Amino acid sequence: DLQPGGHVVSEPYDFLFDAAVEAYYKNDWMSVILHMEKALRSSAAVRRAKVSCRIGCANRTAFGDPDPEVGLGGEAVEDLVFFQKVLRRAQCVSSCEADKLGPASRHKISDDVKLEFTKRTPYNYLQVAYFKINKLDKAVAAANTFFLANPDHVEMKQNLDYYKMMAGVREEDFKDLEARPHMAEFLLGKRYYSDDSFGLAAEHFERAVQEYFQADQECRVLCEGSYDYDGYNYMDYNADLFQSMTDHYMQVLSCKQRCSVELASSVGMPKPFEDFLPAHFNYLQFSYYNSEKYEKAIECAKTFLMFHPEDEVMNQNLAYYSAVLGEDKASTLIPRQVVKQHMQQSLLEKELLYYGYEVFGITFVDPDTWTPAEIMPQKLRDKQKVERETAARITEEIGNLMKEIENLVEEKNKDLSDINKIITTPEGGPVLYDNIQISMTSKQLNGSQRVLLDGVISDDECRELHRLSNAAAQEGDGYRARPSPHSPNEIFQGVTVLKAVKMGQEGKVPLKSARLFFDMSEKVRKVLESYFRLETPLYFSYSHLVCRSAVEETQAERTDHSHPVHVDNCVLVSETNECIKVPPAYTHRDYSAILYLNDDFEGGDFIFTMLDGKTVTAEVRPRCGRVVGFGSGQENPHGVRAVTRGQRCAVALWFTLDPVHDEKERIQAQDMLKMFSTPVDQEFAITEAKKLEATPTEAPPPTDPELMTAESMDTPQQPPMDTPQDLPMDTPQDLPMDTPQDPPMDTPQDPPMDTPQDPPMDTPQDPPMDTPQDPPMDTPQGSPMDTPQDPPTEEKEKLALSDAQVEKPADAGKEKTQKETASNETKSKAPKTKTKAEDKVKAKPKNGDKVKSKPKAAKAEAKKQPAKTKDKQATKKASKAPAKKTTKASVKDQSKESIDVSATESENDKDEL
Ligand SMILES: O=C(O)CCC(=O)C(=O)O
Ligand SMILES: [Fe+2]
Repeated sequence: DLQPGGHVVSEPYDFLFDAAVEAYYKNDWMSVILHMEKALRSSAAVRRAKVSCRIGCANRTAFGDPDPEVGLGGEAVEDLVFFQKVLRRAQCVSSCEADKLGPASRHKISDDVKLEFTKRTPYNYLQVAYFKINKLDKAVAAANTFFLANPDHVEMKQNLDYYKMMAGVREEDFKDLEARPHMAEFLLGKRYYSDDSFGLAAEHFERAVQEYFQADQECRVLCEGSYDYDGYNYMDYNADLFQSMTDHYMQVLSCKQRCSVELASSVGMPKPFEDFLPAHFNYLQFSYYNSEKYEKAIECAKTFLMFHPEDEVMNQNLAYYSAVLGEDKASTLIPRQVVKQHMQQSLLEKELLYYGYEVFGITFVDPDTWTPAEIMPQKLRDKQKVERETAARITEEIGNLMKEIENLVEEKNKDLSDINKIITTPEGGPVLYDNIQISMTSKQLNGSQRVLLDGVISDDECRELHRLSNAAAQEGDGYRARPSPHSPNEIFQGVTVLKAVKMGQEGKVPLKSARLFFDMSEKVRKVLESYFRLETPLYFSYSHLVCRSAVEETQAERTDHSHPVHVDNCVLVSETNECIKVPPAYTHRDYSAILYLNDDFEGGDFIFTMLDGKTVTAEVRPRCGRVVGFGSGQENPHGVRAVTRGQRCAVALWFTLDPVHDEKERIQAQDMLKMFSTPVDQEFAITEAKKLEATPTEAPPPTDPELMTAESMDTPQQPPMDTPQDLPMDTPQDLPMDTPQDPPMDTPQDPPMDTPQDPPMDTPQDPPMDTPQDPPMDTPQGSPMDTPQDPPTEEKEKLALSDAQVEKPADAGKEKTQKETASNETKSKAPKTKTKAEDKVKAKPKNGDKVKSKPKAAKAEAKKQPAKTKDKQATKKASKAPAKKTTKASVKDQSKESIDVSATESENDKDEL
C-alpha cells in the first residue's frame, strides 16, 4: 500500500480528518466519505508501519560485534556494546519508519485527534454521510461501529433502532468495523461454550489464544513511543542520561504490562475481563474434556495452573483427567510453552518495575491477578497488607452494622409473618372461578398448606401450552442437548415466561401462547392467594414451563426419580429429618404450585413425603388443568416419580410474600406483552404488514436533501473538536421523522434480541461462568473427582434443592461456585443500573421534534434487560435414609374424574420391588 513517494501515507490523518469534518458542514457527502475513509486508512497504515518497524528491529538480535577499535576494557566496553545496540536499534526503527511513513510531520498526530479515533468518532460522521447518499449498509455498519464504543449515545441508539426496522437493512449489516480478532474469537468461543458446543468453543478459544499473542506483541511494541512528560513541563525536565532512560523505560514497561488489560477490554464493555489470558485455558480445558480430548484438557489445565498453581478446582480437574487418561501418559504432558515464555517475560518486567518503585518511587500497579506474591518487594507487600487490613476492618464494621439492621428488619418481618401465618392457617378461601374445583384439601392430602385443584385451565389451553413448551425447547433454550441433571433417564426442557415472550416477539413461537403462559400463571397466583386466605399479596418468584421426557432405551433397570424428594425453600437433610433454611435454598419462597398440562405418559406421579424423604404421605396423578398447590416450607417435602414413557409437561410456579423477591423477569415479560398488546386478530395483520414492509420493492423513498438543509443549518458551526460527538447527531437522528415509512408508535418494532450492543451487557468480566469445574453427568458417582455439578442457569434454581438429596462427593467446586455466585451477583447489578441510567437519559427528550422518536428507543431498551444471573446451587451432601413403612394418600386418575385416596406401602418398599 505504498503511496507515490514510497510511503504508505500521503497525508497525515489529522489533516484528512479535518478536511472531512469541514466537508461535513458543507453537506459535501462524497468528500466526507473520501477524506474520512482516507483518514481511517492512513491511521491504520501508520500503526501497521510502526508495529512492523519495531518488531523487525527487535528481531534483529545482534547488531554486529562491538567495534574492536574501541580498545577500552571492562564496563565501558560493555556499555558501549549496549549502546551500540541501542543506537543501531534506534537507527533501524527510525529509518524503517521514515521509509514507510516519510518525515515525522506526516504521521505525528495530536493527542486530541488520537482520542477522537479511539472514540471511533470518524464513524459518527461516516454514518450520516452514508445515510445521505443512501448507502444504507455502510451507514448501518458505521453507526454500529460508533455505537459499540459509545453505548450511552442516545441519538445513535435511536438511529440504530430506526435502521433496524428499515426495509432493506439486514442483520449482517450491523458490523463492527473495528473488531479485534482476539476478542471476537474469545466472545465466539464463549458463545459456543455456553451453548455446550464444546468442539466449536475449543476451536475459537484456540484461535483467540493465537490472536492474543499477536495482539499482545503489537500492543507491546506500540508502547515504545515517545516519553510522556505527564505532569511536568518538558522544559524543566533535566534528568541525566540514565535517569531519563530509566524514566522512559519504566513508562514503556508499565505500558507493556497494561497490555494485558488493554487486550481484555472491549469497546463499550464497562470493565475488562478479569484474568483474561488464564480464562482462555480454563474454558479450553473444560471444552476439551467435553470433547473427550483428555490430552489437550490436561495440557490446558496445566497451563492454567501455571498462573494459579493453588487453584483447587483446576487441580481436581487435572487429577480427574489424569486418572482417565492414565497417570503415566498424563505426567508427560507439559503446559503451553508460549504461555510460559510470556509469563517469564512479564514477571521480569514486573520485577524491574517494582525495583523502580522501591528505588525511585515510580508507581506501578500490577494489572495481573496471577503474579506470585514474592515478586512484589517486601516493603510494598507490608504497606499493602496494612491497607488491606484497614479496608477489611472498615468493611467488617460496615458489615456488622448492616447485619444489625438486617436482624432488626428480619425480626420485624418475622413478627409480621408469624402474625400472617396465624391469620392464614385457615385455608379454604374461595377459588374465584366457577370451573375450578377443590379436589383435595390439606386434610385429605395428609398434611398442611396443601391443596389439589382441578379445572384450572381448559383442554385447549393445556394443548397450547404443551405445544409452546416443545416449540420453545426446539428453538433451543440451552437445555436441548442436555439430559436431565436429575436423571440420565429423562430429557429435561424448560422455558421461562420471559424467554417465551421473547421468542414470541421474535416470531419463533406464537406470541399468543406466550401470553397464555403469562396469564395462566397469574390465574394460579390469584387462586392460591385467595384459597390460602393470604393477607398480603403473593408475588411470583420464578415461573417455568417444564417437560420431562423418558429416554426409552434406559427405562428397564431404572430406580431413580424424575425429581428427587426436596423442599422448595430449604435444604432437606433427610438423615436427620431436618430442613435448613439457608442459601443456596431459595429461602424467600413461600408457596409453590404445579399446573399440569397432560397425562399421556407413564410414571411421573407427584408425591408428598415426610421429612425423611421416603415416607410418602400423598400422591397426585398429573392431568390437564390440575394444580397441586402447597406451602414451600419444610411441611411439604415432595418429589416426582420416574417418567418411564412419554413426556410430562407442567408449569412450575414459586411464589413469595416478600415483594423484594418479585420476579424481575416477569415484570420485563409483562412490559413486553403490554407493548405488543394489540388484539389477537390484529397481530396477524401487523405481521403481514411488516412482511410487506420488508420486501425489497418497498425500498425507502430517497431522502430529500432539501428537507434536511434547514435542520442541519440550525446546528451551530462550532469547531468540531469541541463537541464533536454531538454535532453530527442532530441531523441523522431526525431523519426518521422526515421519512414517510416511520411506522406508527405502537407496532412492534422488533429489534433482534441480541442487538450488537448486547455482548458487553451480557457478562462482561465474567470469569469462566457456570462450568469449567462442571463435571460430567455420567461419571461414576462417589470418587472425589466426579462432583457432578451445575446445570445451567435457571434450571439450576429448580434443581438446586433436589440435588442436595442426591448422594454427592465432597466438592472443591463448591468454594469456587460460591465465589462465582457472589461475583456474579455483583456483576448482574452493573448492567441493571446501567439500563436504568439509560432509561433516565431517554426520558428527557431534547426538543419537540425528537420526542416522537423517543418512545422507540425507550421501548427497545426495555426489551434488552441484562442477561443471565447464575443461580446458586446446593452442594449439601446427604445419603439415603433407611426404609420405613407407612401409609399415604394417593390420587389416581384411571377413572377420569374419580379421585382415589388409598393407603399403600412405603415408597421405599415400592422402589425395592
Ligand atoms: O413437576 C412436579 O410435579 C414437581 C416439580 C417440583 O417439585 C419442583 O420443580 O420443585
Ligand atoms: Fe419442588
